[in-house]
Amino acid sequence: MGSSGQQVSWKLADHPTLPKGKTLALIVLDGWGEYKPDEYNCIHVAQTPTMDSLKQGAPEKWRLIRAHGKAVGLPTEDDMGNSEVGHNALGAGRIFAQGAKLVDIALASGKIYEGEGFKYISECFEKGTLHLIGLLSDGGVHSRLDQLQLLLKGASERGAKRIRVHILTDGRDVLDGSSVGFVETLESDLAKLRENGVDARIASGGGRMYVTMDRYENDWDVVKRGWDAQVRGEAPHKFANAVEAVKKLRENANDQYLPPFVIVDENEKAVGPIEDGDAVVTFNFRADRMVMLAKALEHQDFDKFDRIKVPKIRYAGMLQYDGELKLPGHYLVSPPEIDRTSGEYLVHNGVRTFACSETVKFGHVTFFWNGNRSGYFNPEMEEYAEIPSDVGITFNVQPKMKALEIGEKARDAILSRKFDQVRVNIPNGDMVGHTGDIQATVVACKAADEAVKMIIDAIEQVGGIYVVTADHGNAEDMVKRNKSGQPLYDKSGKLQILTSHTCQPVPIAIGGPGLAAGVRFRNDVPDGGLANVAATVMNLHGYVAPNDYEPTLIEVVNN
Ligand SMILES: O=C(O)[C@H](O)COP(=O)(O)O
Ligand SMILES: [Mn+2]
Ligand SMILES: [Mn+2]
Repeated sequence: MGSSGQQVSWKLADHPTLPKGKTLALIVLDGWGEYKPDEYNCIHVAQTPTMDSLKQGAPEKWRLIRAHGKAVGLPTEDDMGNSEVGHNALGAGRIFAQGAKLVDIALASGKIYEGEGFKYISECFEKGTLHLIGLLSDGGVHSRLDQLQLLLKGASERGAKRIRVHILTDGRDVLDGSSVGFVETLESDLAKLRENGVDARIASGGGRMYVTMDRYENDWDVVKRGWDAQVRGEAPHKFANAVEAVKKLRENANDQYLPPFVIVDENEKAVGPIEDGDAVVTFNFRADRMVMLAKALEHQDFDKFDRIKVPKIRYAGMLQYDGELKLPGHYLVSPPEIDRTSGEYLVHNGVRTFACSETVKFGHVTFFWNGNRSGYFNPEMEEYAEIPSDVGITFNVQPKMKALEIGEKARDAILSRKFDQVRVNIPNGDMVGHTGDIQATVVACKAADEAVKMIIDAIEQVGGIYVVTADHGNAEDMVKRNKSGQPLYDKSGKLQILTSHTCQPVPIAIGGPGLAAGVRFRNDVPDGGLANVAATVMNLHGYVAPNDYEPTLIEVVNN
């Protein structure tokens, strides 16, 4: 059954000319866009002979595709791409309005307040506190400040009398240092609520990469640090107000890594621990970095760390983060209904699939790829391999990450001939790009290129096909620029480093000895984007994509 309840016909039509049975490697370079070659383009600076040689195949075997804005279901063309929407589009072959947009619509129409989730939490407003936990920035990847502002206003107008906000500072989807301004804005909003008789305050905080927002269970200590501050009111740093906290803690850490802090009253008592009878909303719309906290808040038998205090609360996510686990059970906005993904079709059509990355990106090629669904479609047809990521370091310290291990795993999977599709995510350009360390990102890009070579070499050996692409830009541009592309400097003359993703297009390359003669990129889909890749891949497995998939990027011409 599809999510609409209709019977799905899983059988794909045979492609009129392309054969089945070729081993296909599907390589996603995370954070690898195309941009002008200058010293801040780490992909250009790095030695990337493999990716360079693929580019020689343009326009028939190499082209650019769109990976940001409306092409991936984001609200505007100013929205940079990200892994969730990128892998959703790659895997699902269609463009779905994504969380950011769905929340915008629900807030604008007021429907968010009529749904089951809001009703559920609002039962606590009379006697309890409403806690809002999430990423405080306008990055638009995991959350957006303007949505938090609307929610604060809407909840207080609908009876929330006591509100506590638990902030996570960003500096990863936005410039480092911007956290101070976001906290000031939030403080002035909360002051206005207080003028209107609502007891509204920031209660705790910390940097997103050190507090709460871990993903794929890489490091539970991150979530524990947040739990202690948010739920127990315990943290190594105590401040009277959050602006002061962030300014002070920034002396020794950047926005992404601020240590946890709690706001205390005159008696040094935390102003907003979570108590029995309270309501909690995690206001991030994006799933990956909220799932762990959602489990800690919702699972009775949770055993990943000692929660010490487990208050009886009503909890709702901004969205439901995992459709398969139904986590969390209550949510304010229904997530995009990403159904009938290419992975599910291919498994139904006998395509044996291997997917692999290291922990920090493992869910990207599995969970995001499969439409935010955890687990296998059919464990007899699929194998997902996770290589443990390094824990407790920033990846500029180990810029090679596990690229070669991923390459080796993929190579072995290809050479085993047990799989028809071997799919990987190579994280380096993105994870090291987010640190803002240009030299390390150059090393990262080289390592990613070497991993691609290992996989392509294995494909050569088995007579297979490769598709190499990326989910969005990052490493190709490491500085903030003005409209004409010149790097920007701050007031003190310091170059403004861009730790975030970009709006640049990404490459896609096809090749390998198994690629049938005459296959090339069409030139009549100039606006092609990530969502066009699924139909392309189905063709290369010998099938025609379902009618409602975005069109294939390839054609077969008679030589
Ligand atoms: O979560 C993150 O690390 C960043 O906000 C976005 O990066 P990703 O979309 O590449 O995961
Ligand atoms: Mn990504
Ligand atoms: Mn990223």
